Amino acid sequence: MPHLQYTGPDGVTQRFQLRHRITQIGSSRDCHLVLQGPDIAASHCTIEHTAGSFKVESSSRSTVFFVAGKKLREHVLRHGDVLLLGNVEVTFSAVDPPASAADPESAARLQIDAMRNLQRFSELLARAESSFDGLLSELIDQVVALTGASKGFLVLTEGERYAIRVARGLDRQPVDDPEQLLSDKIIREVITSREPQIISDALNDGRFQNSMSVINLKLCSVMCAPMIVRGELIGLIYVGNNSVVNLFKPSQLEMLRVYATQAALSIKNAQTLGELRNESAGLQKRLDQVKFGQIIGACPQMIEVFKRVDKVAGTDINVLVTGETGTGKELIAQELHNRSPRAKGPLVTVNCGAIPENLIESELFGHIKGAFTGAVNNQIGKFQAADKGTIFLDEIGEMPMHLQVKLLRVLQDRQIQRVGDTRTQPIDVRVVAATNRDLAKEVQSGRFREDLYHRLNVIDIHLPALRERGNDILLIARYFVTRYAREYGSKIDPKQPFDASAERGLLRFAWPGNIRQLENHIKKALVLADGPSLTGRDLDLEIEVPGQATPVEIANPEQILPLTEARELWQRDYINRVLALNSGNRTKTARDLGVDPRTIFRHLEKEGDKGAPPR
Ligand SMILES: Nc1ncnc2c1ncn2[C@@H]1O[C@H](COP(=O)(O)OP(=O)(O)OP(=O)(O)O)[C@@H](O)[C@H]1O
Repeated sequence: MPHLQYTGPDGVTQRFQLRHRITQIGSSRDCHLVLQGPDIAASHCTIEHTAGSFKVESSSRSTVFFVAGKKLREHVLRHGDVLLLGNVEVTFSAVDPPASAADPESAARLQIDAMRNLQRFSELLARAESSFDGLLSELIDQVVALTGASKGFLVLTEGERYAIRVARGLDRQPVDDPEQLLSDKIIREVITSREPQIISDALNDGRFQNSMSVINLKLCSVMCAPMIVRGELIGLIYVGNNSVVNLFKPSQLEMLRVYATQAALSIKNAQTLGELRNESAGLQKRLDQVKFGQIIGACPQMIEVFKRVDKVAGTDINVLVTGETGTGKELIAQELHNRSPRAKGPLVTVNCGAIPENLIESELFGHIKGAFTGAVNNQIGKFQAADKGTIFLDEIGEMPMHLQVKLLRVLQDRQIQRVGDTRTQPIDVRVVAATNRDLAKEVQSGRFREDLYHRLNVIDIHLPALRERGNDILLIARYFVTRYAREYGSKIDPKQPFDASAERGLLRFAWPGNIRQLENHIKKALVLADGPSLTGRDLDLEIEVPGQATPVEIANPEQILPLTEARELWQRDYINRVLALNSGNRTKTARDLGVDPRTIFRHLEKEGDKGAPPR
């Protein structure tokens, strides 16, 4: 163990082992090493042990020490350095004199020191501030110090090849030209046999005496132990001495083996961590490549959509975004806004289908106090709130006829008139509208004004249904797993989030609720699944052909439910099936079922909460 040696006032030589992370030296009884002398301050200096080095530092400006005649306040100790503190000479030694195996007392001391050193190494390992290379250097320094070797090496292997990661000398410093100091023959022997080796007198050992590396290096004693973790050889620790034969003993080889195991575990953990980091950086990079803002997509249709968004984003042209429910129309509106010169202005969303008909006008254009019962204050509308920005009119197909006229006027004149007001006010907004209806058909059937349709539909961006996006389904599903796994405390392996049944289900399911529905399935599965990968069952995708069985049958054909519950289940299923037949079009579904569109909204909201699939 590294220690200080000095002569006490009684003339007896003393050894003080540097066991602490910080050793305090001075004349005070509170110091770890108490030295007496006229010029020694109560707290004179400290020696700090960090991975790979011992640094001595004055405790205050007025206390100094000398090394090789130089007055110093701080200094990194090397083996053999003599510190002059006051008039006391203290010699730093990185190593103990080699223990004699014949001497049971020194052999026992060696074991105890080895254990202490390993404990110190584990403490260093646990401290996050130590660099990994510093830790490995510390480990080799300890091995060198404990064995009496003159050099120590940590070598990492990869199949037949190997590379020196750490090479240290007795003075706890890196050695120059380490490749010239190792015997290739001995290393190969350990790689092949995977057994630790002691070579007591290499030049006279029949196995190695003809090896050029052994001859050139004039090797005497060498000891080498493989680093094996979970059956895999990842490297070896090699120590050598060129001047003493028969230096290493079996007890030291045993100790080297323990160090090699410890080093192997630390390196493997660090490698695994590094790999995980690289992997998640790789995944992130791959994800970034298929991401357009917040939108994941790599299929040809989506690439076309992204190109189109890029082309029109910089203009003030009105855009109509079409596509089934949950296909990402709102995300497209966000991208159009974020990529436009209006990005610093507001993006205001209005869901025309969710506002009661009698309130839509005031919601859009505002009202003045007293305009109608309940109008107790002047109120600006969404158009004014979106001034200098973008207004996103979602579900534009739900806009009542009489308001379509007003909206057309606003788009033409760029002026709004609040409800109850006689004056108009200018507004500067870009309009993006969206619908999951076929507006051209609505025009034909007289439910949507043709002039407004043309005004809104200067550029059309159509989003394909999820089932038409091929492998994008898996990409988006993986993205949701990464996005929600941590939030939901899920243990799903992000490298392999789905098993084969899940992938099959994801690709075959019709997804009438598109990406929103997929998102809900993933969230639910993350909460309920036990992992490590999500299965088709976890995702509720075992029924591959939607609409073939009722939920009552699916749950359990023999199960008898209370009538209200069975009716509710059947109704839910039926609405979902009609929605699927209508490609998610809520208004058409409401019409077909003879209910108010808001009933369908409420139904879909409930489905979203449950994360259950509309089948
Ligand atoms: N390509 C995509 N990548 C990642 N997430 C997406 C993608 N498309 C949609 N989403 C997510 O799916 C959900 C539904 O998207 P969005 O609200 O934009 O759809 P929508 O077409 O506007 O729906 P609706 O017609 O019901 O208003 C949102 O949570 C959105 O973030």
